[in-house]
Amino acid sequence: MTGLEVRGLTISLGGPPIVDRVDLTAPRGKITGLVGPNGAGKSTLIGTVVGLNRPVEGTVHFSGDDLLGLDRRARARLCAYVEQAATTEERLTVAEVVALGRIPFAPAWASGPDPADEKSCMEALSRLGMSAFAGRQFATLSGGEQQRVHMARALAQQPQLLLLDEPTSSLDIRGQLQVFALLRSLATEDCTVLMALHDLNLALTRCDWLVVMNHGRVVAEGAPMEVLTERLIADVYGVEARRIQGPVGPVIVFETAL
Ligand SMILES: Nc1ncnc2c1ncn2[C@@H]1O[C@H](COP(=O)(O)OP(=O)(O)OP(=O)(O)O)[C@@H](O)[C@H]1O
Repeated sequence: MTGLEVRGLTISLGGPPIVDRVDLTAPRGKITGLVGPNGAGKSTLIGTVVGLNRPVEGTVHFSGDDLLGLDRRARARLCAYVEQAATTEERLTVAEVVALGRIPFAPAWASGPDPADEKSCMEALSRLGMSAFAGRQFATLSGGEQQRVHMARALAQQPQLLLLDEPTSSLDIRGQLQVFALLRSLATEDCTVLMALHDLNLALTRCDWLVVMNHGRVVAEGAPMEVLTERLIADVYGVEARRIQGPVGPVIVFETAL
């Protein structure tokens, strides 16, 4: 079983390294959470995996393919990315935004929309509960609705690897649980999921594997219950926390900033 394998990745955006000699694994068909304080390097790392930045050194492989060596189109056929905030689609309808996810699959000679593409887009909107919004201008949607449309565009890509940068940050609690249920069903369909997230309780209870970053380095990696200890939360976040057994599972209760 392989998945995403990052080895010795160092990223600098003009100054000292922002991501420094990072090794991490996101196992295939699992949900991996990438956690760490603000500025730890999570978005920079994800952006590099999807080809937005060139690393100074290191390798990124997905199921044997050298992701950094693929051209954009080939990479987009394997891998979809849901950004933290994207504002480029403001003049498009929701359906047009989702259809952007099919561009990597369009043959150069295509003269019109392919019915199979339209089906993928409609299914993706439906999985996000956004079918009724298809004709709306993207810019008129609420933050949470826009976040769902971005996820629908990524799903329309039918990715084998899905990278998400805080995809639930604008969603209400029901929306958060629905997105995690959707990610779980994608993982069951053999999609490999890597997501940056701040909610440590969701990380503890909904992810299969966690990678913790701090100051550009990976400081822990493993099963959530083994990684997210009270000690690690104190060391990495500077927060005193208690991990308790709640009625339906473990819960982290945050007490005070140290
Ligand atoms: N283009 C850039 N030029 C210089 N520094 C940058 C650039 N982009 C990001 N940084 C810096 O790199 C560090 C890591 O940023 P990054 O956005 O990857 O962190 P993050 O872990 O995703 O944080 P957050 O949880 O706040 O989203 C930060 O200190 C940030 O200020």
